[in-house]
Amino acid sequence: MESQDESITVVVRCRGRSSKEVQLKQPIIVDVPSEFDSDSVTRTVSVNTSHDSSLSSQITSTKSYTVDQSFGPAVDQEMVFQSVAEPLFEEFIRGYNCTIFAYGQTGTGKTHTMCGDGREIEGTLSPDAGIIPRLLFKLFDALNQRKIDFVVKCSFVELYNEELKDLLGNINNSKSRLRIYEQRDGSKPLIKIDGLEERHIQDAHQGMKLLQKGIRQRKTASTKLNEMSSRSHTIFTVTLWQKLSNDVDDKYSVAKMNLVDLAGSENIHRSGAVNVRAREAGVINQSLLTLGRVINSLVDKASYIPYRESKLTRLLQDSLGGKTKTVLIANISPTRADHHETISTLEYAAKAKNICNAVQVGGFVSKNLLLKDLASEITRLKLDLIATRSKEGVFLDDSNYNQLISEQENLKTEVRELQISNRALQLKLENTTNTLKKEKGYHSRIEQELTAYKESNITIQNSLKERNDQLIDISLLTNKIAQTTEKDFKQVKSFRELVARQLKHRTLQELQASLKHLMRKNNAKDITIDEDTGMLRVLLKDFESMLQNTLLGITEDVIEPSVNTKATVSELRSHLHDLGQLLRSHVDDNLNMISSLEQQTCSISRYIEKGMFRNKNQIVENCLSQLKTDIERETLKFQEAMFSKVRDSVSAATKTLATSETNEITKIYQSWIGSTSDAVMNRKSREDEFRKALKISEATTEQKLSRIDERTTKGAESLRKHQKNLLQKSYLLSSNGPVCRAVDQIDIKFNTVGNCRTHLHDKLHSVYEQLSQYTHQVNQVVNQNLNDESSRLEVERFLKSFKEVLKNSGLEEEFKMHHRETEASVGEIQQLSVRELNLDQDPDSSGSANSTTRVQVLTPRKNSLHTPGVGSSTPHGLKRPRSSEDKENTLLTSPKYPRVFGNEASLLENQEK
Ligand SMILES: Nc1ncnc2c1ncn2[C@@H]1O[C@H](COP(=O)(O)OP(=O)(O)OP(=O)(O)O)[C@@H](O)[C@H]1O
Repeated sequence: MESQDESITVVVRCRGRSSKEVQLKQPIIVDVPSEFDSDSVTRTVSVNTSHDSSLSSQITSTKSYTVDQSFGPAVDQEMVFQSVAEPLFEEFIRGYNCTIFAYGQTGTGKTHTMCGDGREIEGTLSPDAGIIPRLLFKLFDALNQRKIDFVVKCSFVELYNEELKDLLGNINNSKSRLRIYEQRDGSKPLIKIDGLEERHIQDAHQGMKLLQKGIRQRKTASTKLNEMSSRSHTIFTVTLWQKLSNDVDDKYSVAKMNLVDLAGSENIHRSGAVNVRAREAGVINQSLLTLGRVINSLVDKASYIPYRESKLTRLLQDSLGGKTKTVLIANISPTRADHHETISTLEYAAKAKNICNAVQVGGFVSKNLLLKDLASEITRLKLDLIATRSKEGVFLDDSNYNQLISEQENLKTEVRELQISNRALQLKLENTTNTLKKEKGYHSRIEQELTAYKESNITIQNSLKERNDQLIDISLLTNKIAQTTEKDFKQVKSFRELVARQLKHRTLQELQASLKHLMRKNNAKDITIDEDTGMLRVLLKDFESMLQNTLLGITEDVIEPSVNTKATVSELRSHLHDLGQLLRSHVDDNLNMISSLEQQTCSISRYIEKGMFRNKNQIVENCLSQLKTDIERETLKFQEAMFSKVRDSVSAATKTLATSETNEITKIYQSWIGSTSDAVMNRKSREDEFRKALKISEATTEQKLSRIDERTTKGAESLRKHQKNLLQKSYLLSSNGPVCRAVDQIDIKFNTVGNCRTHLHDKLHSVYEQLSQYTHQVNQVVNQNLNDESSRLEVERFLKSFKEVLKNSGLEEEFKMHHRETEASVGEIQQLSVRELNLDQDPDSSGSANSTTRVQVLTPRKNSLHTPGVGSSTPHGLKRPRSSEDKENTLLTSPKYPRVFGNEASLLENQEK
């Protein structure tokens, strides 16, 4: 078979910015001329890596790559298919082995380009369908048109973590492990996969089903760079057997179309891959590196091409540097964030363009061989049938059963997922209902607020109307005042004229009188008329000027206030006019606001009715707040205007008041100054008085002081006298003094009195003894003859005789005499003490009593002189004899006892009292 060298076709497809990239405002740095933009054969894709916008740096930092075809974001799936796949498809139909493989960074659109949307919409392709679905449809269309015998088979293999898996077989079946082997076909080996199931399809729909099945079983995962990132390389192969036309031997050409979707090269850090994903990414990157090396070796035409270093390169061996017609689609991202990966992809693509394949048509098989192949498939299917029949109730072979089970599992998972999402939706619904309820409440509150606002607006309107009416009243009143003032003015004018007329009249009268007077004078004094006329003129002039002055004064007095009143009235009018306008505009504004409020309320109600209130709350709030601020602002304006008016009038009034007040204050101040000067004068006179009083008091104090001095000297003298007296008394009291001698004499007298008393006592004792004898005798007699009259008489007789005895004894006289003696001696003692001690004659009776020491000699007490028989009596009225105790008492009170001085003496005196 003839072969021809043919370079790999390199196509660049640049996707548009993803929504995430748009959100992040990632700048576009790739410039891709689209296939449909110009007619040039080759395309130059340029990447600008500069951050600088200057022209020089733009030029230096721009990298350009030449490729065969390029497609920008605007190019859709169909265009890509038409430009890239259709030409190759033609070759495929012609019997060439073909390969289309998508290469590039993760998330750049490889799967989108190769598979796209693999679903059928009512038996037709989706607009987003990629190359594989479109090719399936195209193939059957073409084959059906050509009306030749053909057989189409499909296989779908996955290379995941360097493991091959049949995506159309039972993926869980470990027996169905695939193995790569080489089939020698001439010089170049043919790479085959042992165990890979090829499914016979009769139309595109069957092919689509197989594709969908394979996609479902493919390993995908979500990464930071792609929501559904393919974690494996896949090869969807369509094998076409066609009966060669005009061939008598019933030969069939065999061609393969390999549609390769490579896993994306990935920056693990950026894709956020960890654990399993990171391992996957590692293996992916490894196989892609090997692919790069194979490309490099092929470009460099190296003797050794490292196909065997990875399963990917082994599988693509025939496509890269083999007999296959190959198209490489390099998918790139347009943004700056991916510029490293983009450049790397473009560099590989540019290199791959230099790879040259020795393309040649695929092999041929005889009809028999094909029949054999088909027969073996039929046998397999029959076996399935037999297996199905041999098992009760199961009508499927293992793989179909497993497929069903896995589908069922899938469905179960989907059901579970749907249940979860249903639950989430229910929760959302609940939340939404709650929010709706809240919003309803909020809405009713807002409605209430609105009605409140309406009401307040009505009140404001009413008050404004009231004020307007008041203002109208005021303006009417002002007009009236003005009219009255004008009337007054007219009256004043007429009065002035009247006065003027009267004055003229009076002047004429006076003139006539003066003329008469002058005539009389003239007659009398013979004065010339001319002179008189001149005098008269002068007089007249004087009078006229006087009259004018008076009139002027009157007019000024009358006109000035009326002019002022007029001015005030006109000012008041203009004020009122302004106020009226202000009020009117305020009322208009308020009316406008109210109408807008009503409109807004209507629109809010409409929103609520439509159930669109949900997102309008904010608007309503804003409207309300706007309204609030409007009303507040207008009210403020109005208030300010009113305030300024009031302030002006108040300031004017204040000015007048201030002048009058200032005058009053000045008067008060002057009167105050007068009163203050009076007060000052008063104070001075008071000060003088005070000074006088002070002088007087000083004089009195001096007098008092001199008197005190006098008294002090006098006191000192009396003290000296008293001292002298005391000295004298101490002399008297001393052992050699007269007092002591007197005391000795008194002592002697006391002794005499004592002796008398002892004598008397003895006598009394003897009498008492005699009496007791008698008494004893009488008692005896009484006891013996108690009832005897004679005894009683005898007792009486005894008593009589005893009385006589007593009388005869002279005891009574003796006692009396003795008493007199005692009395006399006491008197003597007293006299002696008075005479000798001068007790009652104080030398300085005017002196202080405290300063005089009273000296007193203890006088014997009359009662303390115990007379025997006087202090006590016997039960029968008889005197008892003196006891030893009485004797002691007598001794105690005897004058022998010490002389007592000073305070002690006065103490004793007090006791005596
Ligand atoms: N040209 C394009 N037009 C519209 N959408 C696109 C295009 N290219 C890619 N996309 C979208 O970008 C996302 C990623 O694309 P895709 O999965 O095909 O990338 P990938 O290169 O296969 O990534 P990975 O290597 O991770 O599998 C998808 O949602 C896809 O629909």
